[in-house]
Amino acid sequence: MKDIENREDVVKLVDTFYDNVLKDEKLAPVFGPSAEHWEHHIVRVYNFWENWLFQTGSYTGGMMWVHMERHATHPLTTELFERWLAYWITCTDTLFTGKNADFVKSKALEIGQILNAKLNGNG
Ligand code: HEM
Repeated sequence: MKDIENREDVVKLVDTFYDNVLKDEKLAPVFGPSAEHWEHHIVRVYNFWENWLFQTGSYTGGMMWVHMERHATHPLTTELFERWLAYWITCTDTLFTGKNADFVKSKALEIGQILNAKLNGNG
């Protein structure tokens, strides 16, 4: 198994991750309102991870606000964060191994903890 080496690998990871998330009965409804602009959403997520891994400058921020806004109509509970992270870690481990794979897992955990603390006040 190889590491995450380029944007193509990021796309593969993010697509596989959402294949799982959108089949999850608790997570899928949170993404329901995103369906009509899915392409826009997913490209931003590719950019987000590509930027963290390869410093491409392709993501310019605003993710906190996006989650706060959705939280107002579809609460992003601690339980949902745990499920989200479990899929992210499982998908990464299924597809890749190495320094970058480790990085995206630990970065997701770190950001997830910050978001969860901000939204649910228990961090
Ligand atoms: C409970 C866990 C989470 C849920 C349910 C969730 C859900 C969502 C939703 C509904 C959106 C908006 C999609 C749209 O544009 O319509 C979004 C955007 C996004 N999420 Fe999450 N999220 C979670 C955790 C995380 C974590 C831990 C990360 C990163 C480590 C993350 C990264 C992103 C990014 C990069 C975007 C795009 C933001 C933008 O458009 O600028 N999410 N998420």
